[in-house]
Amino acid sequence: MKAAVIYFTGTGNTLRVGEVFKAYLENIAYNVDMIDITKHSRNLKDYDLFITGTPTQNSVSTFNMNDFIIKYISKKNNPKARFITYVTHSWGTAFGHLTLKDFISRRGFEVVGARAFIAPNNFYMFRKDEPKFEEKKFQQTLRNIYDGVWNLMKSFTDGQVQIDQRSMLKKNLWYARSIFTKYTVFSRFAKMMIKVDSDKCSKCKVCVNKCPNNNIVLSNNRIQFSNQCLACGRCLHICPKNAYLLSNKPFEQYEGIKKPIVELI
Ligand SMILES: Cc1cc2nc3c(=O)[nH]c(=O)nc-3n(C[C@H](O)[C@H](O)[C@H](O)COP(=O)(O)O)c2cc1C
Repeated sequence: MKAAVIYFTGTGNTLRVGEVFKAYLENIAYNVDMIDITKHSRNLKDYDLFITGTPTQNSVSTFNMNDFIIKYISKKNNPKARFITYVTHSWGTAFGHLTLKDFISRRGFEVVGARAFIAPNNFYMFRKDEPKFEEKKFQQTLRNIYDGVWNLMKSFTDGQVQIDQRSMLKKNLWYARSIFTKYTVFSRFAKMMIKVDSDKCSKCKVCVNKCPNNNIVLSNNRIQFSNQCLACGRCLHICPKNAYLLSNKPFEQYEGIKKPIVELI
């Protein structure tokens, strides 16, 4: 059997959760491809299962996943394929696994699982009420992710559908709101919210090279942003000099989940 874990990640959480899905599936003899949607540009064919994951932004999944599915995953090329959707998130409201499920169902595929996973927050410097995780909470969070994936996948192998139940009204409201913000705020997120302290910046271009949507350039000896931002936060946390400012303020960087979760718990 052939599966793909298809993910978008800004700071690694969604990839780390995807790796847990991969580990489970390999245990039951699936061949599993890990596909980063920002690096892949070919049609996918003959898959039995797709696991699709994104970070949560504005309570829903990131829209680049919808665009990827439209472009590269058709029912014709994958007649037997079923889907499981997931999101990682931080502070309670997450509907992206469900809005993604709705989107995929509308494309004629069966969705057999959908779940949101609380992960360490990569946006604590914006949400001051949700501070950076301490070590003990971090460990427990990783354990919950692992158990959550195992539980979901056990249902899948038992032939059961496990879809997280959440308020349909709130889901639809957040979805409508996020379509609006996608065009008005998120694509301009870097331009509106981020600056680079030019005294600290060493012009190393790590942010330029690692931006998943080629939204950053070094021009006139200054880091500059275009309007293709995915608001993923990677540039903020990856800068080796911590030269980025969010809302004009410096912050402590998120270090991410440094190893596969199966090695850390
Ligand atoms: C711009 C932005 C918006 C976010 N919005 C939400 C949100 O609405 N709800 C939430 O729980 N977490 C939110 N988060 C936190 C991320 O979803 C969370 O840290 C996620 O696990 C990051 O995944 P990644 O490491 O794969 O990029 C937001 C993060 C960013 C950068």
